[in-house]
Amino acid sequence: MTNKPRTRVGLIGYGTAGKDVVEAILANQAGDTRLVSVLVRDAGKYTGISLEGCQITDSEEAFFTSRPDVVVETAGHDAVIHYAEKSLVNGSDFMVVSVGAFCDQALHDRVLESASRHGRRVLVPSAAIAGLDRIAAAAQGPLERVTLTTRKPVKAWRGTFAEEVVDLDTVTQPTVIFEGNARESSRVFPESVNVSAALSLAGVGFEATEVRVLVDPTIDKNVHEVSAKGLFGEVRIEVQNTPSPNNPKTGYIVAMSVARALRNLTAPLVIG
Ligand SMILES: NC(=O)C1=CN([C@@H]2O[C@H](COP(=O)(O)OP(=O)(O)OC[C@H]3O[C@@H](n4cnc5c(N)ncnc54)[C@H](O)[C@@H]3O)[C@@H](O)[C@H]2O)C=CC1
Ligand SMILES: O=C([O-])CC(=O)C(=O)O
Repeated sequence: MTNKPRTRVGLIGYGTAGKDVVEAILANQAGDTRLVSVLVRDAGKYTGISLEGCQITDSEEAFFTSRPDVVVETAGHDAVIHYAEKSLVNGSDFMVVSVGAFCDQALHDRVLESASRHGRRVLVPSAAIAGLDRIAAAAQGPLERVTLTTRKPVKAWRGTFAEEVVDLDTVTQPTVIFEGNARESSRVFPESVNVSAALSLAGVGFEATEVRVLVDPTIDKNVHEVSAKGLFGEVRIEVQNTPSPNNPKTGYIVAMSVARALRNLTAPLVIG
């Protein structure tokens, strides 16, 4: 043990992934971190909950006054739009899962400029996808092609753009609901295809990353297939994420990945 103070974590969004991140931090599974503040929309809903001295607040001012070293976002694209720059200006790193928000190039540029100016960092955990380390390393050289195919069961698509394309009550076959680039997939599916944005940032960017999205009534996992080809060789990765019972769009692995990324901030050994 060192005498270094624990890394102070502020969390935005106490939903499916957020609650699991809190649990991991409180169970000491996220390295040498201390949860100092959780920003929610309506703190009145959480009056009975005690998080070991950490405040649950709906006041932006109270949240930033808690001086987090790192702000973790598990809330959605709007929260990235509202809080990414504020976090960086306030002296925090910004760990983002709703990374699809960066399909807005102006936002992306402003946030990264802000990070540079304030000597902070934007951190993108792998979350629901895998192989970002490999794609990012491969992008050091020429990359010919990066593709993503995302399939999820019917229940993961309720309340999304998919409902405009396919009848979710009657679909029986795997059905393509989107084909295009990652800029568009991130915009069209803000709550369900953030992985395409993470892949873009690691590899060939939002325009060149090719994306297919399917409603697949034959599966019970959220499946992401990545393939890339370039000077480095080729890689093909398939992940099958167990959907969270609270939000079938989101896999358990998302919070696990955030916890690991937090642990990496203070660990003597960093893998990947
Ligand atoms: N990068 C990736 O691989 C993945 C990214 N995601 C992203 O993570 C987000 C969160 O996922 P879940 O936890 O499953 O969603 P969820 O809907 O279960 O939880 C989101 C929570 O954030 C809260 N929230 C929304 N805006 C807020 C704000 N401005 N301030 C404070 N709280 C706010 C909501 O009230 C809700 O409690 C998704 O919307 C998606 O954008 C999800 C899965 C994978
Ligand atoms: O959890 C997943 O499988 C992926 C997801 O929702 C996203 O990329 O936004």
